[in-house]
Amino acid sequence: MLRTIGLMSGTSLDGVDAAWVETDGEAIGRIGPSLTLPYDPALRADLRRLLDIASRAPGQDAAGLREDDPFLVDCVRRLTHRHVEAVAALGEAADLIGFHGQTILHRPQGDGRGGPGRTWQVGDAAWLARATGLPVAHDFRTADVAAGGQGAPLVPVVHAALAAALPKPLAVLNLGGVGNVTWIGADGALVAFDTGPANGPLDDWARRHGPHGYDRDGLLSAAGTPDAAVLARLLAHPYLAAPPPKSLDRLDFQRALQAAGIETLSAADGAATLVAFSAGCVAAAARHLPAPPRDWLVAGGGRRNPSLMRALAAALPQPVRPAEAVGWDGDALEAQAFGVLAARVRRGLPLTFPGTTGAPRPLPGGRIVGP
Ligand SMILES: Nc1ncnc2c1ncn2[C@@H]1O[C@H](COP(=O)(O)OP(=O)(O)OP(=O)(O)O)[C@@H](O)[C@H]1O
Ligand SMILES: CC(=O)N[C@H]1[C@@H]2OC[C@@H](O2)[C@@H](O)[C@@H]1O[C@H](C)C(=O)O
Repeated sequence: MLRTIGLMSGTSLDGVDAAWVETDGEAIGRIGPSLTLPYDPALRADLRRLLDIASRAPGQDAAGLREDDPFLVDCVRRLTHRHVEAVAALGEAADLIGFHGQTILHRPQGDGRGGPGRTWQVGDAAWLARATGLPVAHDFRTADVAAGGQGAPLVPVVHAALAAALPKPLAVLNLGGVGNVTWIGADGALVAFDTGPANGPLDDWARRHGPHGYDRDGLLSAAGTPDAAVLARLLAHPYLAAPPPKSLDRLDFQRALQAAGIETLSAADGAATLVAFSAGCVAAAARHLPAPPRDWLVAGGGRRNPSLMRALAAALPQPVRPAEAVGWDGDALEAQAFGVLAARVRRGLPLTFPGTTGAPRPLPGGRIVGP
């Protein structure tokens, strides 16, 4: 087994999650410590701006944002530095790092005008390798998109490994900026895709309407009532009815939210509507699963939002429980997964599958850069 450190900086732009895991890429051995190093507010704001710039570029692809753009280069430097700090703060000996990087654009199907698909994670893997003295696995999504896959989600194969002894069928739900579900059948079959927005639009809303950058403990949303008309328009979005495979960019629903009239609502009603929408996306996702799961296990920051957990429990007929109910760490799960995926890269094992990203066949991916 390898001693790995997984590093994930998700679509919520809240910081770097780091986790230590012993694994051969298939089995998971000892699970070590984990931590989150938050981004400082300036870096968070600049990364958010980078997302906007990348998605506003001409032709709706990233052609307008060059790799050597000084603003991008500066963000990458600060982002990578934070990852170096996260590895140092963890303070654990390791053999290999799995470095996801920050997604600034995700358009696996291209720009809709015949341009190539692209998924873009930024971060300087070579610098991270030099600074830590460890080999770094990175660029986990490109090979899948090049082969016609969605490039996301990647974590399902790790969910399946962790859930080996749990009753099936099982659904694992990650509620980050974007939501994603992994369905694991009794025979090990995997179906996984992005459900829709989870906390992303709610964070943006809370940042503009309250003192915190998120709907802390669900208090803002709990003070409001979902607006039935806005909610109905949002739930009619074609993404929800589309069959998997499918995946999302963090900003994919921005225009739909405007068009549905979210801006006409009060702070509390808008937050309540966004919570109801995120839960409604999961209920819509459930209709695409091959069979009803026995259980929903919820990981990611959204499980800390009581309004969202209540809305999910109301929207789904099966029990909805935080990942901790089966002994997992719902905050560290994605970072742990990138340690396991790094070991899979090292061994040339597939990362993506027809049932997860729509890859044409089980597909290896990722690259390793030495120190
Ligand atoms: N106490 C809380 N109350 C309400 N919401 C919370 C709380 N704690 C965390 N969150 C939500 O969880 C989000 C962070 O979730 P997480 O760290 O899982 O996202 P991520 O890993 O960045 O995203 P992704 O999985 O999409 O890549 C925050 O932005 C916030 O919306
Ligand atoms: C392109 C990208 O970064 N996608 C993320 C995002 O955040 C949640 C969801 O959308 C998921 O598809 C994916 O992350 C997890 C780690 C995954 O690939 O499994």
